Amino acid sequence: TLAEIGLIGLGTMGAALALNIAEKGFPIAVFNRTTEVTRRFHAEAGALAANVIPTESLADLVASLKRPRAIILMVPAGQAVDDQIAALAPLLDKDDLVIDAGNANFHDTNRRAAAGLPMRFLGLGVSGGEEGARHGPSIMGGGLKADWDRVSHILDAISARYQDIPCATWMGEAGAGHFVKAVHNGIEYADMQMIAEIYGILRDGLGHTAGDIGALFAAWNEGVLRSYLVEISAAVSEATDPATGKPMLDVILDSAGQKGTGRWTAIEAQHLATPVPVIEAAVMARNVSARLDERKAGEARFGAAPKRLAGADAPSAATLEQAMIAGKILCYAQGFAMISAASDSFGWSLPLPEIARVWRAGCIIRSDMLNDMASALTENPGRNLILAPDFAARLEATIPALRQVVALGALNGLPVPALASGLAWFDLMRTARGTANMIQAQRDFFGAHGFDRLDGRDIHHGPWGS
Ligand SMILES: O=C(O)[C@H](O)[C@@H](O)[C@H](O)[C@H](O)COP(=O)(O)O
Repeated sequence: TLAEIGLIGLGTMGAALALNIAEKGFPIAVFNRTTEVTRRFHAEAGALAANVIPTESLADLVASLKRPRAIILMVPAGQAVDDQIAALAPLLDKDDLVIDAGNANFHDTNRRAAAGLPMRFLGLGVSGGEEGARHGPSIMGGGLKADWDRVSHILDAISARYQDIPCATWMGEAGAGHFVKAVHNGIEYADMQMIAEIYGILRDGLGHTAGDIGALFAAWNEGVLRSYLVEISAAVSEATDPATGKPMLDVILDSAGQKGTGRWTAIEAQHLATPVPVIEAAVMARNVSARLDERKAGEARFGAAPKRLAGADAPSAATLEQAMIAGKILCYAQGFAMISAASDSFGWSLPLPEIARVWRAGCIIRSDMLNDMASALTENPGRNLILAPDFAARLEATIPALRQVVALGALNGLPVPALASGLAWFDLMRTARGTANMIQAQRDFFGAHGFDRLDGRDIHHGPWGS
């Protein structure tokens, strides 16, 4: 039998996705540069091996596929994708379809889509980590709709489901899918950072153990903040290190890695002039976390911050939860505003409510709140999420707690950059008469850049320099 689809790259995500596809009843042909990996994958596929065709060359892979062929690439983002496309080109026909399902920079996907490749091309954002890839990821597609439709029966079948609706959506042409995935990851960074900041207040400010903190996060996971990231933060906080018997969190080095998606999102937001300060703060915090020696030198020079919070200064668990809720709403509002701006800028019509829906299950940021966001975005098209009645009311109720937590952090040297930048953005967004008039005056003073006047008079420069 010929396979319905092919997959190249049996790394963590590729292997998991291939098993998911085989399990959903689609015969799949697989190839990996290291043949031994392909053999082991097939040998360990168990009952699913019947639906897996292991191949040991690209030519074999292509030959084992039904026409027109479809091949998923699960290789590292960047040059490896271009190399794989080039290697496949002589073996494929123009109606064959190559699908890049890695974490590509959407600019690369735009470039490939515009490159006049000798085959058809889709860019898929796939979220959910190994577990998601294996049992149901969230899938964000970019490319020609007709090409998406060719494989959507497979993507729907393998994707996560929310209320029995597949979390797999075509977002738009070219890099639209990878763009939405990058913003997903930016928000993922921000969610993780805000959880880490609350963890810092609980550990350093209030002296709680990892176990205590895990119990609190587990309780939060029963409420408004119910989400995959809160759930796993409880689990990692409650885990014990088999090697030392200590809480796992207490033996892990505090230096965060990153593979680029958060950075790309922060950079793109600058280009789009739609600020995502909570995401930027999360990227910044990862960058600073990696400067271990400098941080040690900083503590040696300036002394450790006082940190311990007591009495009226000690925020309650409820206050911390509300601060997290406010931070989350502000962060997502920034993310959706950025997506909306990109939609206009790149000529996509990115479906914001549908994006919230496709993130409800399978992906790393999946949460109950995304369901409410989908409704708010549907009922308030073109409006910033913070102004949607439901979320405006939630913010009204939770901003005081965020203000308190950010103030406590600032006064006691407990770093809360993501929560603080969210609050600062909110205060800018709720100020009709801001201070940019000073900026305009300064720019005009030193560079004659001009300004507009409140009264609309046709005078655009100040009485300086003349
Ligand atoms: O949505 C997902 O499934 C994850 O985000 C996935 O894409 C991956 O784990 C990223 O590598 C995380 O990004 P960093 O490695 O930059 O933290």
